[in-house]
Amino acid sequence: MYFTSTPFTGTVNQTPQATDLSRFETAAKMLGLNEQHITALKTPVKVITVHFSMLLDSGRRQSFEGYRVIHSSLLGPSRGGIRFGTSVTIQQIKALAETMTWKSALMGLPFGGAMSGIICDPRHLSASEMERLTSAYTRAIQQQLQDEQYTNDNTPAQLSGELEWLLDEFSILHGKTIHAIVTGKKSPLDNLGRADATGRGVSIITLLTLEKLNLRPYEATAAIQGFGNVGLHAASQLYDKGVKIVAISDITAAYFNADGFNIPDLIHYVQTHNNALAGYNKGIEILHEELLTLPVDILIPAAKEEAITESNAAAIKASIIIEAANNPVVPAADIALHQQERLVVPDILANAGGIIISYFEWLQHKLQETWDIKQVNTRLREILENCFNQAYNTAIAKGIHLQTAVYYVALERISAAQAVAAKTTSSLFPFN
Ligand SMILES: NC(=O)c1ccc[n+]([C@@H]2O[C@H](COP(=O)([O-])OP(=O)(O)OC[C@H]3O[C@@H](n4cnc5c(N)ncnc54)[C@H](O)[C@@H]3O)[C@@H](O)[C@H]2O)c1
Repeated sequence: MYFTSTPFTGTVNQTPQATDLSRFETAAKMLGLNEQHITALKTPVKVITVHFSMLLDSGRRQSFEGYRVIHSSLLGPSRGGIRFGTSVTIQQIKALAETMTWKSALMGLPFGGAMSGIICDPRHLSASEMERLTSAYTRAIQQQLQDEQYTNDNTPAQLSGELEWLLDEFSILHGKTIHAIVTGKKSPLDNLGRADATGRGVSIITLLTLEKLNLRPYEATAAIQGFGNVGLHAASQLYDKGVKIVAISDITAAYFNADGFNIPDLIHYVQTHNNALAGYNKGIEILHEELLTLPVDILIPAAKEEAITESNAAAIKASIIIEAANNPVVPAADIALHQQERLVVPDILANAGGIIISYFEWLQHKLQETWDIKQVNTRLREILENCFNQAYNTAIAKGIHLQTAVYYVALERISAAQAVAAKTTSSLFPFN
């Protein structure tokens, strides 16, 4: 319906890393990049593993393992957040670092991609233990931090202090405060617009998609999986524009209301009920899986990776799927979705609002300027609209899916930067 089909040439594999690489490889091959070049683009420039210890509140010393993966610095200083968790793996951090590279390149930001991870269980660490953990991690990798920037993307909201601790430790080690090393700080002035940025971006991209398909917001219905930071703000923005949100879920429950939910009322409910939807009585309770297959115009998976797989893709009826979460549609689902002419708007486009705001924070420090919220949101919209149009027009012009087109646009930027770099350091880029 929207784009002609392109043969899928990537490797089908359901790890987050492969999710990006398979679509990436399709675009890279279209751009005529050879295997050697593709391998070089996939390979992180630096992978740091550190082992360090810190004192627990109990007085016992515990050892931890942490990572910093710098995937690319071609477009500028590498940047990316810190993931804390028991399930953190080096493969996952490499995949996230790489996603940051393509996301920044797609958005035209002067940054490369990076990501950190620390294997720990944040639910069982006190605030002061988290502080000591972050400081110990920072000391362990400080030699490699010089040219890098951290953001809080992908960091759970309750841990938002860890970037201040990282900044403190980094500043102590270097004898001066270096604000621009960290974005996503807690201060509202530093961080203006960050709280709802990703959800706002999802809403902007959704409305642009509706416009392309000649659907008016007040004629459209939506189902949203996930009512956390991204889902809640996306729901709120779309509701304000007239989109009828007929289904919503979180980990505790899923609800349907054919007349559309009153989103401010729903937000008030979760805010007064332990941030949980369970028990909301202005809708019919449905199964979680049912939400994904409702006959709506827009489906917004905003909860977790791999929500849409080979097993449920054929049952999806929404004509537009907005990837608000990271990797919610696995590559194995692509064929079924494309056969049914579903338009999938990829994550690196749909959920980039947060990194754009982090870039604004970095830029304001560099320029010594202070923007108000109106300027922040206007510039956010401009960047997203520009990127959306570029990716959409590329998809039309090349006859490819939007999921491939975003990598095509990102790779064109990376290749242009490589060509410039190659002029001065030709021996480093022996690909052509
Ligand atoms: N927050 C950001 O700025 C940002 C930026 C880019 C990408 N993302 C990605 O977006 C996704 C959501 O992020 P968030 O910040 O909103 O997280 P969050 O923890 O604030 O919210 C997650 C929501 O999903 C719900 N959920 C979890 N599992 C579910 C399930 N099986 N079924 C239904 N609901 C479920 C939770 O109850 C919660 O409402 C994640 O994949 C995250 O990596 C977030």
